[in-house]
Amino acid sequence: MTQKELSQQIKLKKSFLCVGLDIDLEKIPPHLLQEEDPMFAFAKAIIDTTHDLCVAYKPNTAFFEAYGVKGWQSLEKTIQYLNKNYPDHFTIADAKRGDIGNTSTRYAKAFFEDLNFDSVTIAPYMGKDSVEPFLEFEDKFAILLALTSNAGAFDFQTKTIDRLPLYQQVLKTTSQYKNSERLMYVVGATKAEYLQDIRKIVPDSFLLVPGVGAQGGSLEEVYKYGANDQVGLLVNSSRGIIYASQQEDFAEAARAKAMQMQVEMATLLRL
Ligand SMILES: O=C(O)c1cc(=O)[nH]c(=O)n1[C@@H]1O[C@H](COP(=O)(O)O)[C@@H](O)[C@H]1O
Repeated sequence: MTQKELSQQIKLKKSFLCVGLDIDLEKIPPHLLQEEDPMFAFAKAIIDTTHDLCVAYKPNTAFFEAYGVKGWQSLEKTIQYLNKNYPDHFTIADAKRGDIGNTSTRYAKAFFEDLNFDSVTIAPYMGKDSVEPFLEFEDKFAILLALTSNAGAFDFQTKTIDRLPLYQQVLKTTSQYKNSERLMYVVGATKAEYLQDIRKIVPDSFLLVPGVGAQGGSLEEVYKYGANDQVGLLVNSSRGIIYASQQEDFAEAARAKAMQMQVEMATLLRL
């Protein structure tokens, strides 16, 4: 998928919502545990009831990897289901990878070629040769952690280096990488006030913004400080949507939560 196609979907659906698939077997409705593949059954039900309200899905691979081969198979079934039935949705493998060059190439192949995700989240800590292998794939994107939503973000990311906070150095330096037009950035919704400065450095890049819902970030503030003229935002909510109910009505309850966010987004997009 291209960035232009993603922007078109945002305009068409009046939504920049990304539904996070952080599927915890201890939180899904108990009746699904009798299914042959409970994780996939849950993912499928959530996808089928929310697809018209969102433009992206973000399976967090940790929740699948925790179950070994079986979990990886559930992840594979989920991405295959999305690519077959909802090819206009942008897919994000939230795997937070990044390593020396030849290893990064293998990670990129795993997510872009084998699983056929549109994008993968990566950490910038190991620098240029760990990031650039992800940028060699046409119409695929690496989503780089810039300023994360968690409290630990203040340990390193906001510390000043060469007169700039580290997260700003990350944005500036990585924008010079080869094929940097295939980079997007993660900025936590809990740090919306930083978005103004971030937009000065990366005015055109898509930003993946997790942290609304369960982590308490404000959608309105994210839009106010983070939107560009193409919107340029994907706002993720995982637990706030997918665990709206743990009863048999879980999929309808997730739809209601997703719709609440989509309606708020449509209002913001009209301003
Ligand atoms: O890369 C991410 O997606 C991410 C970055 C970040 O700074 N904060 C953050 O919460 N995330 C992910 O976004 C999701 C947030 O989930 P909820 O808090 O349940 O909406 C989880 O999958 C996190 O791993």
